[in-house]
Amino acid sequence: MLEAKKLTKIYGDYVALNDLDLSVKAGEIFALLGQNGAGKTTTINLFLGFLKPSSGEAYINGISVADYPQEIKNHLAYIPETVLLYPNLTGRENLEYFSALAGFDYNKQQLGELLASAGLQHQAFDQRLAGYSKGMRQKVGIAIAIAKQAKVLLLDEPTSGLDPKASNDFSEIISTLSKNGTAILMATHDIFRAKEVATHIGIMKQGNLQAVVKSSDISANELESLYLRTV
Ligand SMILES: Nc1ncnc2c1ncn2[C@@H]1O[C@H](COP(=O)(O)OP(=O)(O)OP(=O)(O)O)[C@@H](O)[C@H]1O
Repeated sequence: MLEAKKLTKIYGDYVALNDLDLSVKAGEIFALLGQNGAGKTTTINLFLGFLKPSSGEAYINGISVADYPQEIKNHLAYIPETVLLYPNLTGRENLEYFSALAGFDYNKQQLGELLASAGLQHQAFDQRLAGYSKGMRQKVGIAIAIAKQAKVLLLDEPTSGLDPKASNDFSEIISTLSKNGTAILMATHDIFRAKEVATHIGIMKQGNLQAVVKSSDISANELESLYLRTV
């Protein structure tokens, strides 16, 4: 579970995130929408411990990120917009390496099963990452998250630059992870995907979480109007 209590980040006199209260429980997918500079990435970076809050607290599974920056890394997986992996290693080797860093020792067959569960096609498993598309790299990122058995998943712009099929694959995998009890927070500009995949949607403006809706309570058109009225 992810929780923010009055989480605030100020740069000089600029408030990038203002008093954020947010809770994402196991099995929920919370999508953060908002224009450029609204504070979405700041929120994610505060949960990751990449940034120190000016005030307030971020918690991962009840553990304070600021107090236990190393421990929380065992509980979460993070997939940035551009997944950073080793181009000279294969998909399977990258997964083996990053799983080992997290303390998991999988054999060749298990690594293949993890890659398959993330939706990567079999023929790519033993090809070098250098030849992968963005969507394929993202699937290795998702396989790493599954391999780490992370109960919290943070995603920044996960569908940007993906073709519609890759985006749809992404939605399906994320939904499965969520149904298996992962708490997921994603920053996105993709209103359509947010509506499709998220259980809850928050709209941010200038560092403030202005509106939160349950995805099941709103149509895609209503969400778009609410977004345009809010930002
Ligand atoms: N190191 C910094 N110093 C000063 N201001 C910063 C710094 N980092 C971020 N900001 C500002 O904080 C605000 C929030 O940025 P953030 O990256 O969280 O927005 P975002 O909603 O993720 O936007 P985008 O959709 O463009 O990714 C922006 O106005 C940004 O310029």
